Amino acid sequence: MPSHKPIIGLDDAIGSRAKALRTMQGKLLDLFDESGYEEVIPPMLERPDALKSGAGRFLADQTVVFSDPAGAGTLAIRSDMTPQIARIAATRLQGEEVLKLCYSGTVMLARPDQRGGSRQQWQTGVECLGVAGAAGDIEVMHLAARTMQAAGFNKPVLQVGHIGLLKALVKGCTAPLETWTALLSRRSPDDLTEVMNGENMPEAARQALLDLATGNSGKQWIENHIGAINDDFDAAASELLSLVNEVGGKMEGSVSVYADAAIMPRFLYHSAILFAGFAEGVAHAVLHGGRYDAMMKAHGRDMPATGFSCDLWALIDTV
Ligand SMILES: N[C@@H](Cc1c[nH]c[nH+]1)C(=O)O
Repeated sequence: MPSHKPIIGLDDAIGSRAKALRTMQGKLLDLFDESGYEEVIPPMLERPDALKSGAGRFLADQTVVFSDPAGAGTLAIRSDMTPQIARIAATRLQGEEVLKLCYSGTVMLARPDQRGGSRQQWQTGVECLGVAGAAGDIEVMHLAARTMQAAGFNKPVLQVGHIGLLKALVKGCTAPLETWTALLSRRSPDDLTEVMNGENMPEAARQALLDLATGNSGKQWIENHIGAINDDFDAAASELLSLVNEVGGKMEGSVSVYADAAIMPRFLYHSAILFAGFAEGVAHAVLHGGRYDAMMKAHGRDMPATGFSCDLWALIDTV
């Protein structure tokens, strides 16, 4: 008798659940299509380098790799589709200056995520490449807001951060960036203090990191810290505040936009603004996005790039 024991973190979708996913997928793909985003369907498998390029260790830790029986060497099951879009933009679509692409497919995580313990996501999102300056960020954030509305969330909120703030606060520290993002994502001041005790860092930066871990890090907080940390902090803070001002002023419907220095990336390829979408009655972020020009550069095509993704399974479970 073969073992029919389920694999932890993986599940079948049957009947109404499968239907709910397809309905949600149709709504979002229609919205992306109307907004001028063309669908791409990349394969489930990639060379590990294509997923790791410019993406930091965290993505590598989340990626299942195996040896290909057909002789193609080591292959990876994708854990995120954004690096696949980066690869496509840098290789197959090199001739096009502006690329507006969307996707919807299964990704596999090596470890269950904290939210529902699932190792499978139906990642759906958009990537806007080649639109310079704040315009690309603004377009993508508008589409993120409309996505939350189309999905049926009540009182959607976009919280916008900037990875440059954290990089400025831990400048000169020995612990790698992923240690700090993990500590801050867990909002754990005690663990953070322990790591900070091993670092020689200015008192203002130490206190600021504790504020981030306790969630006291909105617009007022950012404004109060300009001039108190270093020039890198000030540059990221002013980019963030002016972007939020611009997006917030134009946001349609009932979507609110706030600056929050504590918004952390899921993966480590973002190089400027970051955002997360929240909604009434949902404890976790329902979408993640940000700007990743540096990852494009690592893929060999230096161009501006911003996008966001969400997990359709999480959307249908929470909406
Ligand atoms: N793929 C990222 C979000 C993103 C898309 N584009 C840029 N960032 C994530 O799932 O966290």
